[in-house]
Amino acid sequence: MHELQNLIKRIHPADSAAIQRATLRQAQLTKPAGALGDLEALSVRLAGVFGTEFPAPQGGAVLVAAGDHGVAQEGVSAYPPEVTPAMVMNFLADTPAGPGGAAVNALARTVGARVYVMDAGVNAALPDHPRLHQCAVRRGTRNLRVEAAMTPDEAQALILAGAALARQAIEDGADLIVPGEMGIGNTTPAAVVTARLLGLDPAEVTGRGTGVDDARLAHKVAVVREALHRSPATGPLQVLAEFGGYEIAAMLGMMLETAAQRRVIVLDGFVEGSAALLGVTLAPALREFLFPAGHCAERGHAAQLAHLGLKPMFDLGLRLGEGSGGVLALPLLRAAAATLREMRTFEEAGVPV
Ligand SMILES: O=C(O)c1ccc[n+]([C@@H]2O[C@H](COP(=O)([O-])O)[C@@H](O)[C@H]2O)c1
Ligand SMILES: Cc1cc2nc[nH]c2cc1C
Repeated sequence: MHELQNLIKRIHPADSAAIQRATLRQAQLTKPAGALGDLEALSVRLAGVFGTEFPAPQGGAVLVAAGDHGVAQEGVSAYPPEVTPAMVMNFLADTPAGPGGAAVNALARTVGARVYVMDAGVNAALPDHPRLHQCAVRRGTRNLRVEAAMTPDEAQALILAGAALARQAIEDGADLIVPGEMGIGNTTPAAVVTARLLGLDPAEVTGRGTGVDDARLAHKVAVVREALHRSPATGPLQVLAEFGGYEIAAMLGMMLETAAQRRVIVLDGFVEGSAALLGVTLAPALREFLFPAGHCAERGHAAQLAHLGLKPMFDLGLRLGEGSGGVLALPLLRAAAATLREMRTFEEAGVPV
């Protein structure tokens, strides 16, 4: 617990003086006031993260944690759990285009982002692979409908594993970190965590995930409701252990370490959002390091962002996970930062106002 408490203690608010200077600078740049829309507020938030009104984010990295879920046996997904380990091998496969044949690999190649892959606890033992980070402590969580998904020790081990992977990505040169995930059934734990932390009814935060039909959706809502009735847990670490998943714990650790190192957390979809809610409950200042990528089609995502008070950058109807939406946001973040760094002020350019 000591290591985790120390990690949380390293998270401090963004640099308010840099935010102030960036706000002033944005107002002096050669454009009609407000004409860069949301890029302006994004650039100012980036200034706060990096502590300078000339933020220069360089490397993007997507850290995909994969885990399986005991609750999948309740029939809450449109796909079988065997997909999870198979997709991990897909993230690692050699293809003519380069490493990885999944959506996140293809998208990451287009923006020059490196993909890191973690086995956070999938159902099958995976072969050693130079690009696979083997961090599993158990092959899949327990069924959260009837018992705690994880022990507190397991949850903590995965949080610290996620933090270690973020540390490695940052050491490798990344300052825009995209936590991502893969795990058949994981929109169920994400819904339970979100319902408990936001005090919302299961029906408000439970969506179709991989695409369940109406009957399965009604059953999924009932499973979420049963889990919430089973345990009164409200503290973030208890909520994580009772209702979460190994990849959610790992993403929480990635977020804590990234915020502690004052880098950007690019927030992808609903499952990532559940980790972010745990993160801001543990360390409220983490919010200032969160940059939601796209509006996600999964029900409950909007409630997460409303609670965080953050606006996503685009709406492409994505509902994939893997950190795929987060990867697409990287060029927008770099563009926002470039306005502060590279645009001239009215005075510098001699443009009369
Ligand atoms: O994060 C999201 O917004 C998201 C929304 C829908 C589906 N997913 C992905 O789909 C899987 C979970 O869906 P399900 O139906 O199995 O709970 C898991 O592998 C996630 O990466 C992810
Ligand atoms: C094929 C497949 C790929 C995924 N990537 C993230 N979640 C997924 C779910 C499925 C079913």
